[in-house]
Amino acid sequence: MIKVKNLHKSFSGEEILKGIDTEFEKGKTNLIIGQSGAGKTVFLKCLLGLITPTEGSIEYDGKAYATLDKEEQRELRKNMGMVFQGGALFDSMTVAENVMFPLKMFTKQTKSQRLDRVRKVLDRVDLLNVDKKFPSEISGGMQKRVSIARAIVNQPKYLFCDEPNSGLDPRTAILIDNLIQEITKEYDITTVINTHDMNSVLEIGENIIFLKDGRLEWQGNKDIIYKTESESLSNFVYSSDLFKKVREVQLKGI
Ligand SMILES: Nc1ncnc2c1ncn2[C@@H]1O[C@H](COP(=O)(O)OP(=O)(O)OP(=O)(O)O)[C@@H](O)[C@H]1O
Repeated sequence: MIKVKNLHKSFSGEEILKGIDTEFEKGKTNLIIGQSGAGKTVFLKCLLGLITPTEGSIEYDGKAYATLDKEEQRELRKNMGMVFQGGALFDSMTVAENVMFPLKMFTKQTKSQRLDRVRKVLDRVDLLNVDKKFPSEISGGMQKRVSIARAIVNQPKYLFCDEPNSGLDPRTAILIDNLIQEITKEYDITTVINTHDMNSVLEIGENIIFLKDGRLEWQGNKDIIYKTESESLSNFVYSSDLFKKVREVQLKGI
């Protein structure tokens, strides 16, 4: 569980995050949505400890980041997995070497222990057969699965994903969303996903927070997002044709 209390962030006097209070539960896929420039990436970076908030606190299972010493912060980072927008795989490393990277960085495991763990996670994302290939030799969807395998190889408590299905066709995007949700449940991870994708909202939006101009404008889930009374959220959501169609069907009671 991650608790965010009164989070503010300013850059050169300009306030980007303006007092966010929210909670992200364990075992749930938590989505951050909002228009371009709303502050989603800045928020995600605060959650990752990459940006220091100007005010407020972030607690990870009861421990506020700002109260941790360097060693404890390092320990917390070990418990964070990250799926980057473009995948951010190392081109010169094979799939298996990419996935092994965090184990080399953060653990003292022997080579055979590392190989064993890498095989387990590659098997989990159904990629054992491409372990010796390089990223350029596999599809975009497979690259995303490698990125997910790398993010979970160290058994993190927290998983952060920045636009995990950008650049993928809709069907592959849904497979990636479902994979992230399954892994979140299987390993009881607190997962936070930054997304623009309305398909993702419908598919895995168990907890959704909508940011507007650095403020939390609305919080809910995929089942109640249609009924929002927030005009900005309606405008955001119903700019998607998919949502318009789903609402029509709902209104007709089909
Ligand atoms: N390091 C920084 N220094 C100064 N301003 C920044 C910095 N990082 C972000 N900003 C500003 O914060 C605002 C919010 O940016 P952010 O990247 O969080 O938006 P976003 O909601 O993720 O948008 P998008 O969906 O387009 O990625 C923008 O106006 C951006 O210019």
